[in-house]
Amino acid sequence: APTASTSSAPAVDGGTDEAAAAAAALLALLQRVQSAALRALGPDGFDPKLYVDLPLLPTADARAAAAALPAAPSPADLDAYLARYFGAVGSDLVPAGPRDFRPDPPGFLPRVGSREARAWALQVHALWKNLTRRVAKDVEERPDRHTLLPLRHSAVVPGSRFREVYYWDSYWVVRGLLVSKMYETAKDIVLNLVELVGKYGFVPNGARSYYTNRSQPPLLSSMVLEVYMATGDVEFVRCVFHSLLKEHSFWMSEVHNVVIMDNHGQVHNLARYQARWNKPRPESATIDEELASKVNSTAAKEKLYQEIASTAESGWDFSSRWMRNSTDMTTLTTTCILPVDLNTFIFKMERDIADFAILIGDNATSEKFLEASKARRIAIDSILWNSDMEQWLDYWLPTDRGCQGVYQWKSNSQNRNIFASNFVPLWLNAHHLGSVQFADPAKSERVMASLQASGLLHPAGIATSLTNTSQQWDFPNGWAPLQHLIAEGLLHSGSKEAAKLAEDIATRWVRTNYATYKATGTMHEKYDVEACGKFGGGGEYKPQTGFGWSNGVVLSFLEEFGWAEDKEIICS
Ligand SMILES: OC[C@H]1O[C@H](O[C@H]2O[C@H](CO)[C@@H](O)[C@H](O)[C@H]2O)[C@H](O)[C@@H](O)[C@@H]1O
Repeated sequence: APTASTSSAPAVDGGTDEAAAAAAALLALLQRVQSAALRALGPDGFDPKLYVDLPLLPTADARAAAAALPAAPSPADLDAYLARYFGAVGSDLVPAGPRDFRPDPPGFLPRVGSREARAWALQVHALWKNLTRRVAKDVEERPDRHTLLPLRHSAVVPGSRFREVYYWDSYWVVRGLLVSKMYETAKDIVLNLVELVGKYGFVPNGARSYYTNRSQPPLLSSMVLEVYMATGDVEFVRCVFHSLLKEHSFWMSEVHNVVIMDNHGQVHNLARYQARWNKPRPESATIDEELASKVNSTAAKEKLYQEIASTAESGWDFSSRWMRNSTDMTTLTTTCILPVDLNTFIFKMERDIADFAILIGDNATSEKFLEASKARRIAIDSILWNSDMEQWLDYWLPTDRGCQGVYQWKSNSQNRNIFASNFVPLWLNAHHLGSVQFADPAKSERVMASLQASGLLHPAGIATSLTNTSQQWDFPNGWAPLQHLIAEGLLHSGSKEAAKLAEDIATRWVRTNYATYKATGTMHEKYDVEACGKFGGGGEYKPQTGFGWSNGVVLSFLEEFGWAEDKEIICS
């Protein structure tokens, strides 16, 4: 079975051994600082991530900093210690006005007639200036001083505590940038991720050394496709193509691939999330250690740590979706779940690669990936589709054999709980260069009816689940990416009724983003879908603002659906 890393170094082969050892030494020091800070400041409002993001000052020496760390500092001691050895958090990712930003770009949102909607859209568009960064030179020159990973191109960060690039967030950032006509910045984002694939063999969760033990929902090929569709730049596709193949191999490796036989004896391959890590997440180590204190043996702790990191790989950290008991985080079982959305994204990757291969004249590769996508489509239909519920359901593998060998499909192993992810395959109806539709209009309408009856639709958008666990990827939170994936799927299903529902979802989402923006002056990471104008909560950190993917989805919705002159944008 694939084993999780037991060393304290990032669990990957990026860079030299020396660089990896230096990164690990810095991380070990920063985690000690994090624990000392918790002792000094107490748990109220404490954000452990801040301490692992601190850059070591050019004048400071890591060994001296380690030796000088007080065991039980007062808040004032802590401040003095940090000022002596560390730079300001975020100072190694320098704000850098994007070179292709225009305050009111020609051709911006031609279908938005409402003056109020347009004025706000221009403000959201202007937020790219706040979120665009350049990685400081010192990060490349002295990786022993930074947990930040070097990136050569412009970067767009989500915002607030998320002061580095994130993998799946970048897809919606790219979508927004393309609406903003910022094609060069959109390409830069993709090129950064492609370079990370070159270095690590996959796109890490985020561009920090402590995120290199796992990936995130794989949407790189989708970003490439969007950039290609907006620019027609075949050279760009040619230049990144090899990285897409490399990323595909990562998701097909034994770490992620699971073999399962259906009731007709047909064998399928589907993917799961699994991080190569069995220790606390450095960015949340104090939280993970506290949770793990509830389990006894070292082996049980290591298993729990791996499940936590694997859940972070899913992007849905955390949610009842991954727990055997929705009130107990120690029951996370992510590595033994075949998720609907992950397999949707890999199917999409396979289709995209097949289409790109044709574009660059590599017919053999195209054929191979077309076959792979056909096989995954059959697997999704055989293992994940539930015709009684008219939804795709996550499949839970038995947990007693380390997810090895060939599994036998059982109908009661599909998770019948309702999650927004159960509807994500609809998204496959949209955005192919080729013409194949994933669900025909009749099936899309049945799935739509199932969505309407699911209890997920609320005044301010689609809820993540039906269960309020106080985890952030559960009720009553709604997340921009989920609204977008489902609305786009409905819009492109070939059914007029589904397209109407898509517009309705987009309208609710735009209105709640607008009302909350008016009330707070900022865009939020997540929203509470129970009422228009409320931002979301729950989870292990304070609600964040900025915010990359929310901005991208609002701009994308306004482009796709327009906003008529007389359409009210204030919540009714
Ligand atoms: O610090 C805790 C966790 O934070 C991240 O997850 C959340 O924010 C990301 C950035 O917007 C987003 O991609 C993810 O879906 C959110 O749940 C981070 O990705 C986690 O790895 C990290 O442990």
